[in-house]
Amino acid sequence: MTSPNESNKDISSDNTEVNTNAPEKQNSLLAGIIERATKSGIGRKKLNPSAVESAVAKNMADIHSNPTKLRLAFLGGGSFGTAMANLAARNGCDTTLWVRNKRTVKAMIKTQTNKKYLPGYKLDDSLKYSHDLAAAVKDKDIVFIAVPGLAFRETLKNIAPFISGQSIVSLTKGMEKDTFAMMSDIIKDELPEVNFGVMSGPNLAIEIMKNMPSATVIASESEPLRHAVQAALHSAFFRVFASDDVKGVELGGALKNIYAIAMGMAAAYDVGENTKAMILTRALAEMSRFGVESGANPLTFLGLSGVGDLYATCSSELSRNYRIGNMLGRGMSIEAAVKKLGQTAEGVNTIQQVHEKATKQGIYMPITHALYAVIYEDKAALGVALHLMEAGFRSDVEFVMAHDHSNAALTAQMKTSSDSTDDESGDTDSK
Ligand SMILES: NC(=O)C1=CN([C@@H]2O[C@H](COP(=O)(O)OP(=O)(O)OC[C@H]3O[C@@H](n4cnc5c(N)ncnc54)[C@H](OP(=O)(O)O)[C@@H]3O)[C@@H](O)[C@H]2O)C=CC1
Ligand SMILES: O=C(CO)COP(=O)(O)O
Repeated sequence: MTSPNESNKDISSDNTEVNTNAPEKQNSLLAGIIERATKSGIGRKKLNPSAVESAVAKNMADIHSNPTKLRLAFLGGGSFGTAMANLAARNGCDTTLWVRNKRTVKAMIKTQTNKKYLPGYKLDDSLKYSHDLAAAVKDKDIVFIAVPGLAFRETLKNIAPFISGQSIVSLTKGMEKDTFAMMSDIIKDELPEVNFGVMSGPNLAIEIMKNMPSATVIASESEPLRHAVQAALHSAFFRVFASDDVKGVELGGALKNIYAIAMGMAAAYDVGENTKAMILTRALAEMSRFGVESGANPLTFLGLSGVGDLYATCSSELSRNYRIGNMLGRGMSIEAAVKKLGQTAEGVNTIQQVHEKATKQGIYMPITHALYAVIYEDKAALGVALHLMEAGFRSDVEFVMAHDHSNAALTAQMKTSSDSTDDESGDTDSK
């Protein structure tokens, strides 16, 4: 029997990954799927759902019975990259997890755990580890990227010389600093020729490690890539749904982090269930409004990557963004909270990016602006919350009934009458 450590032979003594794939296997499974999809016509725009389903079922059956496995690399040795690589390895894919720190790689090979980010969870025997980026990425079908948003462009630049036919899938839920770029924008900038997708959904890494049933969304314009990702990661514990709204899916994952911080902060103030429901639903209104301005389909925000992830992150202490908000609500500074967390909380940067972009473009994002005022302008949380509650009349779902002039007129009328009531009562505080 192979011992756990013997199965990680891709790291030689000089820490170079050994490619165990025979040259005759270079004709990748993904290429096979693309060819089959093209031949059977499932790449056409108008799809026949049952034909697609049976083609996918055949692809999936082939993947499970065919010894030629999908060859995958996961870049980023944090909690999510590790959890996803583990799922793929467990599904029988030839999977390498790339981690930037050489000593961490050695420790992972030895212990088959990710001691820093997922302590106590044993990883699959077949999972390989590497800190050699070129070797990890070369000859793979799909390269999944799970580094923090602030390191995404640098990571793409580093792998660019080794990318030939591989597809790229972003697992990152961030936004680039100062450029407002999403990960798909960065992929298009840095690797304009590649086939790419983004994956996002309510996927708290620890719950996935515990085999708690979960689901996610792979969004790509490439149908074969969507199928390949579904086949690679799908299991009895993890369902992978598909979408072709790349912008909508990745915005769902990035924007919900803002509201997870708001909800963590609200929890510190012991708010009631009505209040939580109000924040969550108005957050969804902001997300879909911002999404539409960015070219996304608002209906995508009703899916797993929108309302699904918003719910999971806004209601769980497993969410790092929620925990940041909770620490802020208990009086800690943002710097101290980030330091104490010691892990990625994308929302901290996303609030600043979205606040700035929404201000520039005139997109109505009151919760985001309020949170920005509390965190970065040192405004008192209760005063800001009260101001939010007094913010005039709006329609509930603006894609059903537009927020039109009558709302604005009514708001102005109410403001005038409340100002005159204040005058009559001799209230001079505001003068
Ligand atoms: N955790 C979760 O439940 C989920 C996370 N995500 C998203 O996945 C992305 C990664 O998050 P997650 O895995 O949780 O993060 P973690 O904080 O758990 O880990 C971050 C990882 O990225 C590495 N890293 C940091 N900077 C660089 C860099 N410049 N180059 C290469 N590697 C780097 C860190 O290495 P080191 O330890 O050496 O610093 C560490 O391995 C985020 O965008 C997050 O929103 C998505 C779904 C769920
Ligand atoms: O995105 C996540 C779950 O879907 C993880 O959320 P945090 O980054 O807040 O931990």
